[in-house]
Amino acid sequence: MNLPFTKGHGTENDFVLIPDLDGELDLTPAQVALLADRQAGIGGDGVIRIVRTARAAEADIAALADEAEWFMDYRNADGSLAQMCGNGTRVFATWLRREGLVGESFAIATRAGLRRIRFEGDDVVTHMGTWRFVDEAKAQSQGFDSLVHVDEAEDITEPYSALSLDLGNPHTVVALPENVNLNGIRLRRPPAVNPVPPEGSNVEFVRVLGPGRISMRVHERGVGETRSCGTGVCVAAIGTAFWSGDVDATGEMTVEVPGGTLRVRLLPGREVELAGPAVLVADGTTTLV
Ligand SMILES: N[C@@H](CCC[C@H](N)C(=O)O)C(=O)O
Repeated sequence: MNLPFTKGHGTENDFVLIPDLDGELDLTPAQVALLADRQAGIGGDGVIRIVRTARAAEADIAALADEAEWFMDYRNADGSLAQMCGNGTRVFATWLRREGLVGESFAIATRAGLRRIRFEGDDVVTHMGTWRFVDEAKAQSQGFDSLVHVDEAEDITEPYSALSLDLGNPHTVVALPENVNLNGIRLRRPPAVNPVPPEGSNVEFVRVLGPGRISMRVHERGVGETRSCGTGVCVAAIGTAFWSGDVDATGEMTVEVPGGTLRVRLLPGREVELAGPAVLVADGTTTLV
């Protein structure tokens, strides 16, 4: 079967977009993994099926059709489902705009619920929803709630203290100790998180560069190390604000990732916005086996 696709990225977090506007495809995990395979397929950190919300197979998603015409059906490169993808929302929105299917501001449906998107100059801005601590009491009393062990960290054998945050999908944020070089951490294997998150976790490693500026590397659930993660940069900014003593801080933080720079706006009520670029790289046709 011939399958049209578009390849795109947001700060080099790259995706294979599959337009399936009327929801006729039922992609298996193996088909997704092959599309995302960088040697045998097109290659990407994830696969995004673009579907009319009303045609989504899941009843809870289809129920959002009155508020959002389009559903971002996001899959990780290993074929697993994920609730949300921040960088993916910008690439998804950019494809919809190119095709004349949306205006300058609209909502989309995701497995984490509705997300509002708007175009602002060269950037796409996504309202990423409301974040929460996985264990608010422990976070507030200890500052941390888990430990992360990286298999091959330079000079470091001790696990790092970390904080579990939920932004629709699960994250574990590590504030790197001063003596650890962010670029020295090797993330070829998934970091071990303790206690083990029931649905797995994306793991972010954060270094403060100065007021309002941090850098981050990430190991994504279902993928491996990626060059950016939109939900990840948001929780990195939230964790940084929390550790600096102001859990309900508002304002903008710039986050540098290997694939570029993103801006996170911390809003009242534990809401957060993400602003950054999105690029559509190529269109083509592949074969679905
Ligand atoms: N790259 C994404 C996150 C994609 C999903 C993640 N791997 C998960 O399993 O939760 C982003 O930009 O947020």
